[in-house]
Amino acid sequence: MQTRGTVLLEETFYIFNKKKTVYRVKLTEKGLSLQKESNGNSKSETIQLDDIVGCRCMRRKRRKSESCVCRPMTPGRKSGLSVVEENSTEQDENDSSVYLYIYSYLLKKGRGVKSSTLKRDKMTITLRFRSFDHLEDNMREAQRWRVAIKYLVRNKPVPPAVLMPRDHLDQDYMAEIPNSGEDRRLLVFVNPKSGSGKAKEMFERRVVPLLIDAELPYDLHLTSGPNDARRFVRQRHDLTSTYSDIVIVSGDGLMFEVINGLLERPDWGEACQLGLGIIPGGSGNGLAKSVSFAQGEPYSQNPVLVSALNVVKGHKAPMDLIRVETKSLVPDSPSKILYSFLSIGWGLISDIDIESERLRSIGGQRFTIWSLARLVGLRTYRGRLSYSIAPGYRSAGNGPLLRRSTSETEAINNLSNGQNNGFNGNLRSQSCHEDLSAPLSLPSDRSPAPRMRLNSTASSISEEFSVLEYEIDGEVLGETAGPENINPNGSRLRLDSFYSAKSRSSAFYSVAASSYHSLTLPDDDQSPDAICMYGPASRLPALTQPVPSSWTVIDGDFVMVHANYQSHIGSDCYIAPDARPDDGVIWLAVIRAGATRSQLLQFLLGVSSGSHIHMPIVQMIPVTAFRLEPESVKSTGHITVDGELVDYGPIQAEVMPGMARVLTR
Ligand SMILES: Nc1ncnc2c1ncn2[C@@H]1O[C@H](COP(=O)(O)OP(=O)(O)OP(=O)(O)O)[C@@H](O)[C@H]1O
Repeated sequence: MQTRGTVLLEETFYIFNKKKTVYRVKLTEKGLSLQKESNGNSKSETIQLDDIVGCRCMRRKRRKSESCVCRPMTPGRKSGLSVVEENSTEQDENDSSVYLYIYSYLLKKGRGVKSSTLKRDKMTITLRFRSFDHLEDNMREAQRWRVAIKYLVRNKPVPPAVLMPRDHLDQDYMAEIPNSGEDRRLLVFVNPKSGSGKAKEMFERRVVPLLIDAELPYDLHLTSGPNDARRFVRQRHDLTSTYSDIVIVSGDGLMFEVINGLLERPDWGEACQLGLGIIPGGSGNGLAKSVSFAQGEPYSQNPVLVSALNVVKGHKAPMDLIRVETKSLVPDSPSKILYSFLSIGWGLISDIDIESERLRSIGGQRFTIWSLARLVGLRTYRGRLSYSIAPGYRSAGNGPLLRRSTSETEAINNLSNGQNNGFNGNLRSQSCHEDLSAPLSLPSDRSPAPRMRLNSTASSISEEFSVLEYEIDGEVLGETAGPENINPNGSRLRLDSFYSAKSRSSAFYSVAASSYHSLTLPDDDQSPDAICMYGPASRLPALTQPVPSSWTVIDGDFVMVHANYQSHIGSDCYIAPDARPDDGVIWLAVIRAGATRSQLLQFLLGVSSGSHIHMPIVQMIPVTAFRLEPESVKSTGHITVDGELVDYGPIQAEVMPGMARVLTR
């Protein structure tokens, strides 16, 4: 059995013009260990498997006839290595080397004034296999590493045949290497109209190269209009057999469509096992931010890259869905069922969201302008809020201030760290020890600590590697192996090269078996009436029935009730700091009538940092189910589910813990 840290493959590499420097490269179940030994000094770093997205075997590209192979390097010229895929017709037949490109994204500190910020940077490690005279032998060695890395990256044990010592291999070795088991295929929805309308270009330029590095096949569907994606996932019969994951390149609105489309399938249970990936392309990107935030990933530095890495790494983490029942205030209207992953709003925030639509053309500033407008014309709404407090929380008597007992705290800790731990447990466990009857306090740094190891050593070594990148080119152009590299029997000693290439040198290749066009579906043969919402049975009484007697009921006037199950409802709207995607809790943010305009302005300003939860006017109530019953049918207010407008009327919701799967690192 392979234990963690066991060395699976090991090679020694040299840099041609640094004869006293030796690079020992080991592949272990932790990652790629790089050790540099020079003049008795040794320096090492490990590229974690978590940070590796894929690897490919490449050949040197044939040079154009006019280029002189002996030309000296121009000082300062960054002449990168030109490589092509192993089966390309453009490969240089005179070079029997095989280049193994290992693509990783390392967490690094920024430089200068940005030294306190973390970001992910691409690093390509290149191992050049050229010990043997014959291409086939070099290819075999490089493939052995490639296959082993691909198994490890997918968290699968490396088959023993791949690790057999070279001497024990026969000619059929290559045939014995099994496929690295790429069992994923993505269905990608791109909304060309979302956000600023650049989602398609963004996908092509910034996401496709990552899918190529990871050799992840995908089918792309450009949405043609509202409900196109919803219809697609509802109707496509082979959805679950064809695809492992669905990726949304848009805002939260398209994710809402896809989730509800999945729940409109008779095989909804299976469909909910598909991984859901989100790459922020819209104006509301609450889920993308929340997922990365829950893992401590540096989202703000590069939202698209961090989110695309979640898709590529493809860990399916449980995510709560909320079953929502709505009913119009029009007498005898039927109730509707829908599923929500982000929030339900009544009052201030929903009004700003919906009414500012008319200012969409001015971008994100529409929210600021409409916030001011809504404060000037402040509205309150009369109605009833009823809720069932989440296990581990209880009422402290007067009003909805809550305090946990020790045993309840333990129960919540178990929930956070035990069965429901798709996300990093360090994020919220501290909140379980808070006394909610006291003013809620934010820790000094609310951001969760990064789970990943910082590659501080890597930054210094990588500087050196990027220099070597150029020297290697000079070496290959002008030199053959020197006398010290020839065995007495005439064959070449192992003389492989090892360097780092920066992201700019990566080429754009297509992923085999991907399709890049809008997929077609037969015409919609279902009338709206025939569409049925499936999903788990509700545990709540019908909306027309009274709530259970154990629930807390508040009658009164409200500025807003906003129910949140993700930490963020927009990338800069940190509304529920204690929420995690899979904690089984709905956080009600409640503001009662009586709050002044100045307090509400403070609230709106504080939401971006999460400091609003300190304010006495704001109550944060953890529940598993709730019901809202607005009093007046003639209201000017709005009720939204995941930012989408729904009928103004009674609405109730209950959490379905871990019902969906969201893609994370
Ligand atoms: N091709 C299209 N043209 C117009 N609308 C579309 C198209 N494809 C999808 N939509 C609709 O656009 C809506 C908004 O998309 P989404 O929320 O993903 O992006 P957004 O820019 O963040 O929008 P919002 O500001 O509403 O959050 C979706 O609900 C979907 O129904």
